[in-house]
Amino acid sequence: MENIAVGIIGMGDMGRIVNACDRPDKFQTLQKEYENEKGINVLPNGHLVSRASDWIIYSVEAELIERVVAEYGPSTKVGAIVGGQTSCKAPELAAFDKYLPSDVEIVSCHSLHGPAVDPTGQPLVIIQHRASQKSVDLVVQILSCLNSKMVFLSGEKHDRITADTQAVTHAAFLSMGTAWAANQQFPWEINRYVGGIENVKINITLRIYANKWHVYAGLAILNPAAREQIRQYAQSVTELYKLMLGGHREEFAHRIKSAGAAVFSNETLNHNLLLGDEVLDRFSLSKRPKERQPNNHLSLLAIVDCWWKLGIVPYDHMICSTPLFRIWLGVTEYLFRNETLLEEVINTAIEDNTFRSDDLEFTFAARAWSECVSFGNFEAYRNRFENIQQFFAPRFPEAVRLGNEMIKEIMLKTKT
Ligand SMILES: NC(=O)C1=CN([C@@H]2O[C@H](COP(=O)(O)OP(=O)(O)OC[C@H]3O[C@@H](n4cnc5c(N)ncnc54)[C@H](OP(=O)(O)O)[C@@H]3O)[C@@H](O)[C@H]2O)C=CC1
Ligand SMILES: O=C(O)C(=O)Cc1ccc(O)cc1
Repeated sequence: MENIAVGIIGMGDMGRIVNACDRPDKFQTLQKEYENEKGINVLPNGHLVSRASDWIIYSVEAELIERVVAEYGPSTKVGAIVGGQTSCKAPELAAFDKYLPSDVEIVSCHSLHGPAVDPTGQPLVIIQHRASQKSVDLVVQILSCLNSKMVFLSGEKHDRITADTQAVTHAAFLSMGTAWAANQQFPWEINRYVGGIENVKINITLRIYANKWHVYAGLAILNPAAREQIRQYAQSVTELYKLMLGGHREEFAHRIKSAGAAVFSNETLNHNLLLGDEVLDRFSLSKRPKERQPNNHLSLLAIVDCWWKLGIVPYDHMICSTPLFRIWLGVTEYLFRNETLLEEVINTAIEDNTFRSDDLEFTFAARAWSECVSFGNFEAYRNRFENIQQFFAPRFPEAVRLGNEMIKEIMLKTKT
């Protein structure tokens, strides 16, 4: 173990340890930045990292993985182990298979949280793709310093689960942000967005838009299973919105309750994941008095409808869940397990016009994100994302601080 050198290609938010490089043009700046950091050896490029390291992790944009592995892969030290940190494994593993010499082993990984989250106890997926058990054990030993919960999966299983947990969750929050921006609203300045569940919507939406567009684009566009989930989410939103507009109370209530019964069956309910308004009221960007106004929570109803239509049991994915997914599931469960609240939501959906124009924009947005992902269009994704990012940017520092606090608190509350 003492003589093992770890290499990182891509010194972004997720990858800053040991022998490391970023793009060649950033070498001098990074070298200066790390000159006093013991144990971090900044090298000019990935060839030099590859030939000097025993385990090399590619931590670059998912969209670039094939190009970067094609360039540096052939320089990998004989007998080394290679892995990646990209969020979708199919393209990463295909690039490794294609470009790495046959004497190199492949053990990949994926930390299921962002760079600002404490890795302790968070899932960390380990993928034994082309490797001996001895090599897997070595990677496990190296990564054990993160104190994460290791989960051993195939690349395929990993992609299937993360489509359900990550991609569709992001689609919902991206759509909320798009709708608010389209209506030129900062939701925390509006009375109808007051209350704990609304705080979750606002804080997580801003947290996502404060991040880099390529993280979300990559994991949605490159994962074929994600496309289907996001398409169903957009369809569920559209169909529920039409039922609301038409005032079809019985059909609407029946559909919501059938979806709820399928997703929140009895076996799933004997655990402690409840996240209600009481827990979340404290995390508000708003200075307004806390007088909750009934919302129809179309975004939450649609996710349960989507899970139901696709036969997804979200609890089956907890082993591979991100903090955002657990929070999303937590508030959804809170709504569906509270009969009074669910009745209020159904009444509001049919009778109350207050949210109609927000919901119209939300429906357009869900469909537009779905199309953008289906077309596999990274540039369109980037433009959409960055436009909305600009709209919310002035509030990012405060929102990210509050979001971090909220996530920390919720992680404590939902520890199993
Ligand atoms: N951020 C997150 O929450 C998480 C991200 N991930 C995944 O981890 C990977 C890294 O993400 P993250 O660190 O956030 O992204 P960043 O954009 O912060 O980091 C990626 C870095 O790789 C650099 N890079 C690009 N091409 C090369 C190259 N040829 N040689 C060396 N370096 C290169 C990029 O430079 P440049 O900017 O100039 O292109 C950038 O600095 C992504 O695939 C992401 O999907 C996984 C879990 C969580
Ligand atoms: O928790 C989330 O869904 C995030 O947004 C952070 C994130 C982004 C990409 C990953 O591959 C893993 C975690």
